[in-house]
Amino acid sequence: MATPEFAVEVDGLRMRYGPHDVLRGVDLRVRPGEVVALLGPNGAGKTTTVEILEGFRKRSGGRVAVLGTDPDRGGDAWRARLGIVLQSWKDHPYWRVRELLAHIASCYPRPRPVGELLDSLGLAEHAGKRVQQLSGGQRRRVDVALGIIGRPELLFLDEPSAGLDPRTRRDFHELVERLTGEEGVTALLTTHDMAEAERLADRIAILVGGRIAAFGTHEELAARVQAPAEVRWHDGDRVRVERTREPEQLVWRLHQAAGGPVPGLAVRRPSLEDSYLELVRQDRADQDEDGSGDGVRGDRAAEEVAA
Ligand SMILES: Nc1ncnc2c1ncn2[C@@H]1O[C@H](COP(=O)(O)OP(=O)(O)OP(=O)(O)O)[C@@H](O)[C@H]1O
Repeated sequence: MATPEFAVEVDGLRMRYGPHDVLRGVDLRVRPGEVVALLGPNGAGKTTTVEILEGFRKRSGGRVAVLGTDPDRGGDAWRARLGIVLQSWKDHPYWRVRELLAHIASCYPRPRPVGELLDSLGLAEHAGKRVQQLSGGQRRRVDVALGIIGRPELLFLDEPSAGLDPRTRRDFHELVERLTGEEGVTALLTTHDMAEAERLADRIAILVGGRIAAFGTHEELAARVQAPAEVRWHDGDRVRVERTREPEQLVWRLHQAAGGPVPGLAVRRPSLEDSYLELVRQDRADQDEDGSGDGVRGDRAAEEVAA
């Protein structure tokens, strides 16, 4: 079987719940080995999109191929190539962790060894506990273990680190980096955590108004919205702050005026959060201009930021 050019290929995806249009023509392409973060406000349709890609939800329209297969027609062999970390694992509360992992492992042709998984996710000391006895963060690690146990080629992570403490979150990020870096796993993650998206994702897609409003690297998104940088310096006893789209020019002028090093100089480039908030704001402004106020965004096409 030929390897498809894209691990995920979505064209004009539409989803309607009753009278409510949630997805209005989503276009998205994820290359093999790439990590893409899908960001968007609450209710934007991120989980809906991911569930359609996983084959759990039937779409209203559009074309979708995941590992070269339409999820509506994906069989067991196709499903075994996917890893899914859902928002929360609520099944099997009475199972003990090791038994649950061993049971799920038996469903896959080439599972990871359970002991190795328990160790790498810091679950070894909890292996004999029932799932219902675990804390929220420990249960989240079980969710992750279940998602990667079958050595997936493509991993879906829906708000993977929600509820994890900082240490566990860092361990989890390192695990995802190992999977995607060393094992070449492709990943699509939804998150509200900008630092997580910035750290893990090669490219970031912003879903708003039922479409992908922007898709690119963090730097490309920043360039697209032209969010200003913040320059701070000390002027005698005072701290001066200026926001500018041309920080190099300002710094050059400050150096010339000071005739040497500028005391307390700091330049803060726009963060992913700045870019994200600006893109969401622009989209809302477009909607207001359309006068629709219901998320319809005229005929502006989803736009991929040029590299
Ligand atoms: N089964 C359903 N029936 C009707 N409406 C639904 C259903 N599932 C989701 N929706 C609606 O579709 C919209 C998108 O929901 P979805 O959960 O996909 O958003 P999300 O971007 O994942 O949100 P969040 O960031 O809050 O998790 C919401 O308005 C939600 O109420």
